[in-house]
Amino acid sequence: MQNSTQYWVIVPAAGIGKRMGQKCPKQYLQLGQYTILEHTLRRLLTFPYFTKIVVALAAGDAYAKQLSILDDPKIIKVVGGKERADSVLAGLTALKAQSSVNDWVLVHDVVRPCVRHSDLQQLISILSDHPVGGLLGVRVVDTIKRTSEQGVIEQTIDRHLLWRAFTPQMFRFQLLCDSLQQALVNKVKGITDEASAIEHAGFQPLMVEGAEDNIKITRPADLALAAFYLQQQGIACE
Ligand SMILES: Nc1ccn([C@@H]2O[C@H](COP(=O)(O)OP(=O)(O)OP(=O)(O)O)[C@@H](O)[C@H]2O)c(=O)n1
Ligand SMILES: C[C@](O)(CO)[C@H](O)COP(=O)(O)O
Repeated sequence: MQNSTQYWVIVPAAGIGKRMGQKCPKQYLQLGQYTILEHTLRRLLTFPYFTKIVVALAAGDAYAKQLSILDDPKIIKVVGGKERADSVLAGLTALKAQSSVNDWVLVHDVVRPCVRHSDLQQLISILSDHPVGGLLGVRVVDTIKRTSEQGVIEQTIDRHLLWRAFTPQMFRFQLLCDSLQQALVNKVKGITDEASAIEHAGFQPLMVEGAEDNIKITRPADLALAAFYLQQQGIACE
């Protein structure tokens, strides 16, 4: 790792968790002793290379103030936006004065509490000299079909070059700011992750193979799966 290059983290945590369908946003659901947000931040805070961790919270979030982890001196809280890209941009704006254009920014979903330090290390090592950046992902292992709207199979797609995109997604600071801003100004559809904005701006991020258990808690069934993976990693979740 180059001494002068800093590593910043942005944790978008301003989502409402519509697909989870619970009363509170899913990042505040409990998994054992901690909420999902706390599990994720504990992982990131104990990784030694990060200068600051920016957490983007929804405007008027009443749950956050009950969690003392958000008062950690390494954490900066900002107000997120309407879409994930707005929340990430709010995080980037908060870091602008302290960062350099070629610093690295790792964006990590608050609802991926099982991320391993070995994956963070791998991502950082593989991308260290890369001009653009990249992301963690896993290979698609199922047989993939494309159907019509009516469910009629039209094609079986060759899966050998297909991946599921995970986080962290790690990019050069200024490139990520410019790409996200460009995508928002141009009202580009389908910017569900940082890599899509970078790709849309004409750059080619690198896919870095990560662990399968770095799941995103999206739907109710994912809660039990995340608890299982955390237990497998030695974190009590009863
Ligand atoms: N305006 C938004 C929307 C999403 N996010 C964050 O981006 C990640 C995206 O994961 P996702 O599963 O899409 O979260 P939600 O948007 O909360 O879920 P849903 O789409 O089911 O409402 C989450 O960490 C979420 O909190 C955010 O910071 N700001
Ligand atoms: C970045 C991301 O986690 C990629 O898997 C993203 O949050 C995905 O959002 P989605 O709408 O649930 O695909």
